[in-house]
Formats: sequence, C-alpha cells, structure tokens
Amino acid sequence: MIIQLALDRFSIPEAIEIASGAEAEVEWIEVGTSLIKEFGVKSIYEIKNRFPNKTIIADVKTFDNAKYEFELCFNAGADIATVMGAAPMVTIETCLEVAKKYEKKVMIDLLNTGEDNRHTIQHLQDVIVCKHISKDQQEEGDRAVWDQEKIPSYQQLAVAGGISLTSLPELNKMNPDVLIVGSAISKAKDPGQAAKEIKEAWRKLK
Ligand SMILES: O=C(CO)[C@H](O)[C@H](O)COP(=O)(O)O
Repeated sequence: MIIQLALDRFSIPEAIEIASGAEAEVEWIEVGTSLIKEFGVKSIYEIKNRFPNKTIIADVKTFDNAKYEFELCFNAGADIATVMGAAPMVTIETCLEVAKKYEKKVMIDLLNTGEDNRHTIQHLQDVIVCKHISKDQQEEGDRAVWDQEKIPSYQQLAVAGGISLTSLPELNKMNPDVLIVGSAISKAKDPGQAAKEIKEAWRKLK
C-alpha cells in the first residue's frame, strides 16, 4: 500500500512544509506538474534534497521531447517521472529507455487514452500505470471515468484525481497499488492528520 502525496499550486517552501507535516504517513512524494511548470526542475531538486529517503515522482506529463525532459527530471533527483499514455509510442519507449539507463521508473498517465493506447500499454514491462481524473474533469463533476474506461490489468496501478476519504470505497474496486492524493491532504488544516486518516481508512478497506 503506497500513498503518494501530490504537491500542486504551492511555492517550493510551502510544498516542503506540507510534505514535512505528512512525511510519516506517505511513502511517495510527487512534485506536481504545476510546481515543475512554475519553478522548473529546481522544485524536484529541492524536494529530493529535503526528503532523500522518499521516492520522488516528477509529474512532468511528458508528451514529446522525452529524452530531454526525462533526463532533466532524473538528473534533478526524481526516482519516477510521468509520461502521457496518449503520447506517440516512440515517446513512451524513449522514456522507458532513459529510465532504464538511469535505473529509475516510468509512470504512464492514462488520461484521455483510447482503448488502443491502453491495450499497448498493458504489454509494457516494469511500468506504473496511472488512472487519472483530471482537474478539469473534476471541476465539471465528471467522475464517471472511474467506471467507463475499461482498464486491463496492469503490473502496478495508481489512481489519481480528487481522491479523498469519501472516494476510497469506490476506488477499492480497482484494487490500486498506489493512491495519489493531492488536495485532500495538502489543503487540509493538518496535512499529517488528513494523511493519517486516509491511510487508516485505506488499510481497513484492504
Ligand atoms: O496530476 C494531478 C493534476 O493533473 C494531481 O497531482 C492529481 O490529480 C492529484 O491531486 P488532487 O488529489 O488534488 O486531484
């Protein structure tokens, strides 16, 4: 059972403060796309530097220029970097090659993928696959995607998108290995307590 804390739309010091509060309850820490866009790979470097024993995910959401972007992330200290599953296959394969060279891992985000993409991704070895409801879909109240997308079985499945205490029973049906939680922890008054409650509830469901 892995909880990945997603840090989005904060300054780097704010993100570090939130992660410090929840550190004991989360296994993985994600440097959110918004941090990478606003502050660059410095955000990855600083978060890895502060949490050297945590697995750090760079949510770079690569769609092209895979070698350049993945090398930037891994050289900055990321242990895992993300690529979009809807990207051309050559991009995903390049991410896998770079990750292999650096002895790191790739997370493939299924956002807006078709069945063909998902079928191809199913046959990739040694990847984490992430089923994801985007911020924009969340804001439109579109949660049906959890049920609509047919997902084949993957080696390691992560789920993301507006996950909170109330959505855990619904998610449990997919039996995910990694629970990616952002706002429900990062925006809580006490991120440590929020993470603890999610972890305990998740443990009870397992
Ligand atoms: O990838 C993301 C946005 O694209 C977020 O990191 C992910 O959705 C988790 O954050 P939240 O729980 O707040 O939705």
